[in-house]
Amino acid sequence: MIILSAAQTRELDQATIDEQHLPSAALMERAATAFTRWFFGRLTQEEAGEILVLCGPGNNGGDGLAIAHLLHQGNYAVRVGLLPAGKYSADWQHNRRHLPTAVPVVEITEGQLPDILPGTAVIDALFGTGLTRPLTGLAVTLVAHLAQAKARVIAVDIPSGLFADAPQPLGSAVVRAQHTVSFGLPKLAFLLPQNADFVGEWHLEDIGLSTRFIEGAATYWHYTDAAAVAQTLPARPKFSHKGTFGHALLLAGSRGKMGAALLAAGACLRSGVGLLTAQIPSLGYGIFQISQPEAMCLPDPQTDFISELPDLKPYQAVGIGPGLSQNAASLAVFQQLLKEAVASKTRPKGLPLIIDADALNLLGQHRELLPLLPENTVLTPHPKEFERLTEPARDDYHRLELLRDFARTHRCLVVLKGAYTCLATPTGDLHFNSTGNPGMATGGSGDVLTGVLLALRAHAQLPAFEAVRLGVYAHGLAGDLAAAETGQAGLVAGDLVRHIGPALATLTARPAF
Ligand SMILES: NC(=O)C1=CN([C@@H]2O[C@H](COP(=O)(O)OP(=O)(O)OC[C@H]3O[C@@H](n4cnc5c(N)ncnc54)[C@H](OP(=O)(O)O)[C@@H]3O)[C@@H](O)[C@H]2O)[C@@H](O)CC1
Ligand SMILES: Nc1ncnc2c1ncn2[C@@H]1O[C@H](COP(=O)(O)OP(=O)(O)O)[C@@H](O)[C@H]1O
Ligand SMILES: [K+]
Repeated sequence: MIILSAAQTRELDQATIDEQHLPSAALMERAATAFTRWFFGRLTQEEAGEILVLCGPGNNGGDGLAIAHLLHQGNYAVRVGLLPAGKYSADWQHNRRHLPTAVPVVEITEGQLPDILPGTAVIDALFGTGLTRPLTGLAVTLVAHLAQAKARVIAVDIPSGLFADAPQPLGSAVVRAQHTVSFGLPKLAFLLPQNADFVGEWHLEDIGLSTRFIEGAATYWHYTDAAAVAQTLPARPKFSHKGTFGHALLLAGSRGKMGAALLAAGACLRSGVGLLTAQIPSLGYGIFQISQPEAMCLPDPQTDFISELPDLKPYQAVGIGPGLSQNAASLAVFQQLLKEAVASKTRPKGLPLIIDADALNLLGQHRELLPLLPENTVLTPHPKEFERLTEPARDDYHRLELLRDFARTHRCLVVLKGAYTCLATPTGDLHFNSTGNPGMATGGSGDVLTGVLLALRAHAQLPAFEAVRLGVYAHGLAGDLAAAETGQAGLVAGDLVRHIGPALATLTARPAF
């Protein structure tokens, strides 16, 4: 799926109307029907009580009027509050004329704000994607009134006051919704932590928008849904052997952080790698061999940290970082790795690398190493690690700009981890992941991701971008499968390792027949 700007969303609506020869109010009717279908599925008449629909002057308000009409037809008790304006959109006027007179309508003024008892279901149809500037005047008073009323708020398309694709000035009035029911495509604003309190839980409803426009639209924002990664992992051929799926090298662990190495190794093995070798500090030798008997192990001469880089010839991909520590010897190993991973006659694309955790921190302290990264190197920072590689971001939108610039400048794949993990590519595309849950906010989840990505980068048939997008999606899906079993609070990173196999199985290609 793609994500469009607010301007492109307007063009998409118009393209749909033109292409499908729709009377303009028909698309609004579809939107209102889709919203109401969601609402009916969520709340019965009794549960909803008397619903208040707040309508602005544009097409979002037009949606609100059509929704009020449909709720009334569905025998829900409904009243409408209108935000007065100098002009109203044509479809707003159409729906205003057709609203049954049995639905009470009040025009809101500063002196006459609607009564909202705690728990009232309020449908926010004040402003949608057509918002061109922060709210002012009566709209601000109304948003504040709604906030202190402790209502149950459901936003139509987007919470009013929130820009779909850009930050609003600090302190701007924005409706805080518990649910947002949006049409067609996700909005960028939904995916950023700074907007979580406004958007609540969001839901997407299909309203038959022009697929031709969507397919041709120029955007660098993408949303990785199941369709994007379906059948991406090649099926294992009948006569395959362990050499077919690559030999991966993992450099991980230090005193007190051997768990990170074990989790990454377990995840790599469960993600289909042919062979795995791990270089670990020698204090971890026994525990590693016992808990990961399927992996080979190179104990480092040092007990507490890694100080030597093995010969890289046998390996198709190298992962470095989980639990590594940041001492001088480990830095030397990392520097050596980067020097040896560059493109050569035998490896024209360079050695695929996955850089995580302390290896990222070392890179942040030694930015002079950045030009050494082979093309398509995978970096997996969380926001703090990303800041150490770049600079503090002003807000989530600025962080995306920094991310995009970084991936383009260093021609690498950057996985900025979070609730909607964002994969930035050397071409400047941003792919937001759709799987995963807050149960994964637990130590070691990121180490598991490194192991998954290591296995998929060692896979000869998976191009770099496809491997990383698949790995990120599968990692989140493993989290969702695990949480269904353990609950979110009960989830630990080891559960992700147990579920990565089943997650990848759902994403494996089926032979054509
Ligand atoms: N197009 C379609 O067919 C479909 C559209 N759909 C629905 O329409 C929504 C988009 O509708 P929209 O484009 O009319 O914009 P909307 O968000 O209602 O507000 C714009 C109005 O507000 C005004 N205004 C703006 N900023 C303001 C401010 N700060 N303070 C005060 N006023 C402000 C602006 O006036 P102006 O900027 O010209 O002064 C204009 O009058 C979309 O989210 C979806 O819900 C669906 O039904 C599917 C079919
Ligand atoms: N709220 C959340 N929703 C979805 N995924 C999450 C959430 N919180 C964390 N994750 C995922 O869990 C992983 C955490 O990684 P990281 O912060 O590196 O953890 P650690 O260093 O403990 O291994 C990332 O892949 C991230 O996307
Ligand atoms: K709205």
